[in-house]
Amino acid sequence: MSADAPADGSLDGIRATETNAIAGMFRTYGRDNLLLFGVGGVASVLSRAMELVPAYVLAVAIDSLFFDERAFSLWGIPDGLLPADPGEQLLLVLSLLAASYVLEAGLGWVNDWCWNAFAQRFQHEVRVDTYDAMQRRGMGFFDDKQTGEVMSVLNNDVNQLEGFLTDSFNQGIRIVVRVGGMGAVMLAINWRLGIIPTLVIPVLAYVSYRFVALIHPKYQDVRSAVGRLNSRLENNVGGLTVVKAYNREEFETDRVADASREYLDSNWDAITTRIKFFPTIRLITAAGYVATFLVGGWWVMFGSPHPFFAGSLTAGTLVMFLSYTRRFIYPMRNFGQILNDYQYAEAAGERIVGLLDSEPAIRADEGSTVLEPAEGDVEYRNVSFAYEADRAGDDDGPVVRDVSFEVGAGDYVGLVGPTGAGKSTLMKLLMRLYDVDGGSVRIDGHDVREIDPRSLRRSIGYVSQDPYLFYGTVRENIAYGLENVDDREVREAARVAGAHEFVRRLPEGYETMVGERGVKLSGGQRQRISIARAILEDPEILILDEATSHVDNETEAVIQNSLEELIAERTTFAIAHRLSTVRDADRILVLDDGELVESGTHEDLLERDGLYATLWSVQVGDVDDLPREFLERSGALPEESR
Ligand SMILES: Nc1ncnc2c1ncn2[C@@H]1O[C@H](COP(=O)(O)OP(=O)(O)OP(=O)(O)O)[C@@H](O)[C@H]1O
Repeated sequence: MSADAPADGSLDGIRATETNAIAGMFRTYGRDNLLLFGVGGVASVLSRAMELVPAYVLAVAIDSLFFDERAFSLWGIPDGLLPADPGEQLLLVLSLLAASYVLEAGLGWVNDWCWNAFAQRFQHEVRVDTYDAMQRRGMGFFDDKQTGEVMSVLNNDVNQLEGFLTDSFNQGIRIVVRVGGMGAVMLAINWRLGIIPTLVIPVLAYVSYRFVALIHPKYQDVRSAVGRLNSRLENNVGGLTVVKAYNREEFETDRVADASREYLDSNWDAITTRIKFFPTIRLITAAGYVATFLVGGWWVMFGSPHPFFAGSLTAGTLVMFLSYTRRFIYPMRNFGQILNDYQYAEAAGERIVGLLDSEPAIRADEGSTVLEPAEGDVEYRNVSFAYEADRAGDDDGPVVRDVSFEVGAGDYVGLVGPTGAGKSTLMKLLMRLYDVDGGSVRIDGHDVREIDPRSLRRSIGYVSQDPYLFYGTVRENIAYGLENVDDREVREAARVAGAHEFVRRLPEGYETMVGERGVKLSGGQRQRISIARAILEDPEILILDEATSHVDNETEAVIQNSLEELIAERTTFAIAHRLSTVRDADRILVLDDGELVESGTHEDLLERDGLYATLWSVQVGDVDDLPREFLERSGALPEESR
């Protein structure tokens, strides 16, 4: 159902390619709420049926009571039960009129209640399911998507559905019921005259068909433009500090103006098509009404206008007929608006279904191994990996090349190497955020692809370079998503992570709210909270990806000291640029350009006098001794001297 994502970061590529996205959603979510839908539908039909009563009793009153053209009789009531006195007959007519209005209002309320409840539940379930489907996608999916674009599907597109479900959809069904009901009544009263207004239907169908073909791609463009505008806004708000620091307000305003102009243009294109459609529909329906009036009026005044219109027509019947014709034809004028809303919702629905139906890249296969608990042996066997962009051939190829090593349970392993060497990527393969292209990554002898992803991730704790704090209290952030964690455990984890002291000094201690991205805390403080989170998770394997890069040397020493106890019990990978962090590691793996070039203890590697020794000398200040090749590769030399 899905095509590949386009390079511009928009979600056009996961837009469902099959038509009728809304109908597809109905099959799933509509079925769950069928009862509400059914009761609402019945109430709608009955309330529309009540609409027929006033015109009918009025026609009876005109013909029988005012002009005495026929005997007083009412459909569905035996003549014997009807009063003989004209005053009582008028009273009955008025009572029926009042009762039909009351019933119509009551049934209308039931209809609104049921269909609004249906629409709200439908939309709620779609939103939650789409979010769930989105977060189960593999990381590769997000590499070429902008956050704002994904948000626009989850938010704008799903909300677009709400407008359609609550208003247009409700109205659409009413129109079908009304037009169908009134059409049937008209044809029952006088099918020969009834044919004239019904001719409007095929003409409308043709015009609508042409409209849909024209407007659909335009609405798809509008939804994509909304997504791009959203991405731009989200990007700019997130990077406001940089915008201000570099004085780029005007530059960014121009970029937002461009994105907004793109939205305006695509919307305007759709609007100009739409506003031609509505008056056309009005003209067609008006023509149908006028034609009925013309033929009917002729028939009453001068007799049958054509042999096809056999028999006679009374003025009362014509009044009733025209009243029904108006009710038959007028709703069709709104049909244009509803069809338009449907098309707009369909364009949004295609993006939702595209996200909903997409297979999660990484999922639990039946019979996959559950690590309970893992020992912590890790093995990389001839592992190669390239990101999607590299695979597409516009980059240097694999970022991990034929890497093999084994780590025993409980080992402390340092991962070092120049920036961009592939250290973080190597660890993402262990967590199976991406799947390897060649070779295998194994935990306790099991290929990670054969391990249930939930149990795999439960066994691994991860502290990233740029820890993310959710909007909530410090306590909630440390005990993130864990149930049954008491305050003492949270405090203990914070103490080991070197966070307890500064948290204690926050205005409300562990109950202090931290901002969207933990903005009220410094980078180092966020890292310490993130370490506390990993400690509380108590995983068998711990990955510290530059976990102490934002803290000062003194704090790092404190954290290292506390971490020793933690590290001793589990397999730990520590990615570090500050080599002192991994100096005491059982083993240091040195990566360069995706390859494992050296491996050993700090002393072994210094003795070998290779890349590690060079990096070490940089850190202890011997920059003058750096081999020229190293400076060249890092791009530190001026171009003319390369
Ligand atoms: N999501 C991604 N999509 C495409 N390329 C990526 C992605 N993440 C990283 N890369 C590229 O892969 C290479 C290795 O990146 P990685 O983050 O693993 O390096 P690193 O050794 O951890 O670097 P650093 O020390 O700077 O954190 C880099 O060239 C980087 O540009």
